[in-house]
Amino acid sequence: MSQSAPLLAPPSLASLLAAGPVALFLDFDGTLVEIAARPDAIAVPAKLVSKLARLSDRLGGRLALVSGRSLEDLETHLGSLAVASAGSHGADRRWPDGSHLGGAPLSLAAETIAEVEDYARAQELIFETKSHGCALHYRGRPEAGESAEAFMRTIAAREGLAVKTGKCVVELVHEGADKGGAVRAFMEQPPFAGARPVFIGDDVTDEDGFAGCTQAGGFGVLVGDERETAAEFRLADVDAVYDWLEF
Ligand SMILES: O=P(O)(O)OC[C@H]1O[C@H](O[C@H]2O[C@H](CO)[C@@H](O)[C@H](O)[C@H]2O)[C@H](O)[C@@H](O)[C@@H]1O
Repeated sequence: MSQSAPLLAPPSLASLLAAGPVALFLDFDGTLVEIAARPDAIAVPAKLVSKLARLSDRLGGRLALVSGRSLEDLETHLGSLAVASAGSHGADRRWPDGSHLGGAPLSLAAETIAEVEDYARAQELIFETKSHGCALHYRGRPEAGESAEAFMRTIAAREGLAVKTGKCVVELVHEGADKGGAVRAFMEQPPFAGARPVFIGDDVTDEDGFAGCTQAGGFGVLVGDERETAAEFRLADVDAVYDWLEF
């Protein structure tokens, strides 16, 4: 069996910028902040917000945060940061001034949300709502992950929804939203259009972002351990991401 070569660190940001404009797409959890026991327990490093704002200026506004969290949730951690961003796995896209790129995401039916919330309560899982879906977190009860995923898949099949999985999380979402879609949407518009896109992320849902950047002439950067990936490069952890970003 052939073994693929280990992924190397990406060329430095300075060298990429010397070759032409770069559009940078950054995942949030596991990339800009360390994974924590609960979604609301993350520690946002001091000065992250001002560093992101400066990075956006350095890139001529070609910086977008692309998160599985809702934009409202991101704002509780970052404040009203004036950079482009996409929440709910790319379904909710906004420009730095808060204006929408594309339509507002469609939320799930109230009955569906209530059904998942009841399940979370009964199974002692953490429930999270998003503008275009809802999630069950089982980091505190890993043994409940398999049945939680089966529960969500049953609802998805019945309601014509999709399931996304991630690090100790399973989510119900409308079909069609992924981080690759967010990359494509921003890359069609100035100031992103014509730049070389780079996506940095750690989770399975970031694979769509990696593929979107590769298709548009750029590349993905996997954060964390080696795995099967569409990324061309790798950085070991959040600290390595900060070093690469020159934070
Ligand atoms: O796309 P991202 O910005 O990386 O968001 C992915 C999910 O991140 C959050 O959950 C994850 O991080 C939590 C805090 O570290 C952790 O407790 C949880 O186990 C992880 O799955 C967020 O809560 C989700 O909505 C995002 O989809």
